Amino acid sequence: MSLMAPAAERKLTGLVAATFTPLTTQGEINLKEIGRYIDYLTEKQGVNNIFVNGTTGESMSLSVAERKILAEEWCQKAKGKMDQVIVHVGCMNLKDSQELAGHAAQIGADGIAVIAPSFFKPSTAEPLKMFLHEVALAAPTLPFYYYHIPAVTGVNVLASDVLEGIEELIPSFSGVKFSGVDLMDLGQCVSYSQPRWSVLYGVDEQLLAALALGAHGAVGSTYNYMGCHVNELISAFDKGDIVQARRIQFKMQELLSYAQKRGFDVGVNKQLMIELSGLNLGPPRLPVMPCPHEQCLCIAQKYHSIFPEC
Ligand SMILES: CC(=O)N[C@H](C=O)[C@@H](O)[C@H](O)[C@H](O)CO
Ligand SMILES: CC(=O)C(=O)O
Repeated sequence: MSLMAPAAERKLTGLVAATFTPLTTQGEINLKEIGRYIDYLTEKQGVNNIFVNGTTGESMSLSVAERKILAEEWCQKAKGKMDQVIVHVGCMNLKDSQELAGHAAQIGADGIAVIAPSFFKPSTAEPLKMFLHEVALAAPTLPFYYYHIPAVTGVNVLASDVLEGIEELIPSFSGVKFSGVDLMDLGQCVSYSQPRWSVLYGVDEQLLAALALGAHGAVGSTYNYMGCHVNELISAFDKGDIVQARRIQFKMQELLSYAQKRGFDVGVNKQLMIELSGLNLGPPRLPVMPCPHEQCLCIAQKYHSIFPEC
């Protein structure tokens, strides 16, 4: 990584896996598994970027101290293996978010992302931008991504409203992780996007639609175990083979709709990853419940019936 240009000059593109947080069976963070996890992503899935301590990583259920230790381990173990490590530093309050942003800068993260606080919800773009700005000030040179996920935060502010004029407020602004289903808003983000920004799509089920609108990459939980197939979707799209791209997207949809009908949350998703990767990731943390083994086995079987080996 030392030979590479600084992250601020390297536009983030392609697939980014939103990592699960490895826990021990007792529910403590398990740093030992992080190195193997990174090797699995690069060697088995062809995924070379990670987004750590996000939704999939259950960051809101981790303490600030735990998030720091995890971020540091991810950055250290990713050195020379991953292209970029984006650390999600958003919290319900400004102080913790700033502390994590400053820490991410110290440990050599390639970028930070910040979700909208969602206990006291900003009701318009203005206070949300002010919050993001204050967090960015704690790590002013680190590429900064806004994390838009309205279905989870309940903050229903258009991402394109957040982006408007933000380059003046946050000079390190580098893009948006757009985990929403409003494709008009997504299109407006892409068309407003500055050349070095990345618009990264986060609803894996409909990535192809986002690529058609010009998304530069994707961040998602399913790229942990479907990365190799989704890389094929992206290269088919890039070659203009829309029929093949669609075929792969439909397979992803078949798997995810099967999973969603049986109840698909972070706990099930984590257990599915364990089943498919053989990694030791442990249980989720309360209030997320562990997934019953049989439930996950039938989703894993469905995966194998839909997708060939990578
Ligand atoms: C709510 C949530 O976790 N969204 C993830 C990213 O933002 C996605 O990667 C989903 O897990 C994925 O699209 C499956 O539904
Ligand atoms: C999926 C995603 O991007 C996250 O876990 O935050």
